[in-house]
Amino acid sequence: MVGTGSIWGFTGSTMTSLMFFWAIYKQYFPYHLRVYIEEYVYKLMGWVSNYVHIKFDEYTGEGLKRSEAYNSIRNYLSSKSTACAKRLKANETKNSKSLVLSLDDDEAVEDEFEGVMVKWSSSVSKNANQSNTSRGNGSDERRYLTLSFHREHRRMIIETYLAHVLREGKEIGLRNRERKLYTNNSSQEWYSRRSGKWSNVLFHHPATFETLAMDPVKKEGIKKDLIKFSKAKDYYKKVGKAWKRGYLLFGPPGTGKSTMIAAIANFLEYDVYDLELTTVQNNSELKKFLLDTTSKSIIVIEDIDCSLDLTGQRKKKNEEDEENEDEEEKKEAEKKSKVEGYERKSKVTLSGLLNSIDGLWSACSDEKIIIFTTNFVDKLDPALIRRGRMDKHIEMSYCRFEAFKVLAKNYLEIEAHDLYGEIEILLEETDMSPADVAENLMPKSDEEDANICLKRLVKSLEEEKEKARKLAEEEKKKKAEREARRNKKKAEQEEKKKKKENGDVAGENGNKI
Ligand SMILES: Nc1ncnc2c1ncn2[C@@H]1O[C@H](COP(=O)(O)OP(=O)(O)OP(=O)(O)O)[C@@H](O)[C@H]1O
Ligand SMILES: [Mg+2]
Repeated sequence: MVGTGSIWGFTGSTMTSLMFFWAIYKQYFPYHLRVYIEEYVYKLMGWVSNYVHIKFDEYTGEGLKRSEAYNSIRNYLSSKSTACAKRLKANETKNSKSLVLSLDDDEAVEDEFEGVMVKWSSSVSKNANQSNTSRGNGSDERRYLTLSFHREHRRMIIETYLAHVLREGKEIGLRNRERKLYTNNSSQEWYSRRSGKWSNVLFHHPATFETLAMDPVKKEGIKKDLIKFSKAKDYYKKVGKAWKRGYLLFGPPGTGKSTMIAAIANFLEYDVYDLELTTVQNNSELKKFLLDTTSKSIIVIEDIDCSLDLTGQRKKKNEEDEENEDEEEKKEAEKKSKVEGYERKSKVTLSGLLNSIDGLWSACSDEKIIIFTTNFVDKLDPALIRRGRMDKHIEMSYCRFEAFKVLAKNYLEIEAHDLYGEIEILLEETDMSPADVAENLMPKSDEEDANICLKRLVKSLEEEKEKARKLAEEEKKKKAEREARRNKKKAEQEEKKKKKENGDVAGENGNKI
């Protein structure tokens, strides 16, 4: 391969001479004259040179809007500049997690793509007409990046390399950004232009898959699914599907559904849009909200069963459960009246929600995960949770031993203890949420060590077990009572029926006589 320094046709001594002449030229030629000279030299070089140059300005149009292409290229060159360039500039970019290092003015860096060498150089020029370019910060400087390459590679560079640079640069920018947690504003707020559709804060939730307590096999499965999804852009395109995936998280309170969402966001480095459905007025407003979300994001609708009346059809009644169901129906009615309270404001319907999730427009922006959470999966309409809409159903369950080990490691930094055997058995026999287990494991003072916390957990589990036993006994008793009442009622009804039949027969006989 040709040496990188030599391909531009400069030797060290030529460079030194050039720099000398450049300094003299700058000192003795007035600025307006230099502008003309440089213009003509530039044209002349274009005629004789074998190299093609493409210029990317920092600001586009009237010089007011920062060029996205410039930003992407700067991101792309950042790692190469850090490794090779002698003079770098640290840029504090808005919404960026860290400083972005880029080429300083009048610095250059080389890049290789498919065996072809190209050169990127960063330049700054003062503008003759200041009023045209002043960007409100009093600066009359124009920065630009120039890509230079041999003309024989023109086609490949323009068609392939540039697309590669812009794509990679955008990716780096997204990875480097500060992630946000968005929440939807009420329509009064955004119609009156007091705010946008979404308000945001920086997303700094510490949950990760490592700290999430659940069955390790299940956890691995979810991680693999997420990785596969995030890398499947071309696959989704090939099969003609919008690049999005739906997750349904269900399970009792405190089993880690919200924590799992945070862990997914941190794992994939996505933003989170927490959509409060009850404040969305109608279906078209819902679409507007969803259209205003960016790619690489998770749209979350928590407690979907409580947000709106999206419950499915009730199952056929089973006679045995009749009385149970009466109570259940009362609860249901209570819940419904609450929901209807919201519904007076919100007219979002099930079909509106379904259209929003997978209607035509849902393909408008890429790489999105939609997550619903619920405590009562059976109560959701099957249409809402069918595969294709909610592709993966994840049950978050009560804490078992594997999950406990993760919590013990997180909270007490231990991996084994004499009480583990006892705890394992108790956890199999008792339904305790990871939130409750975690609360027991958390030291409440400096004096509390792992031993004390584990003993507290054992005690708490034993109490829970006892409570559950008593509850089961009461349930059994109540069931027996119900059964007896039902049998009595049945017997009475049969007695009545018999009496009626007998009465009818006696009546008929009397009539005959
Ligand atoms: N699986 C888990 N792994 C680690 N921590 C957990 C887990 N489940 C619960 N926790 C702890 O309990 C707290 C409550 O959990 P979380 O809010 O995720 O529960 P949830 O399932 O969303 O409950 P709800 O149904 O009431 O919304 C969390 O802050 C976390 O500290
Ligand atoms: Mg929750």
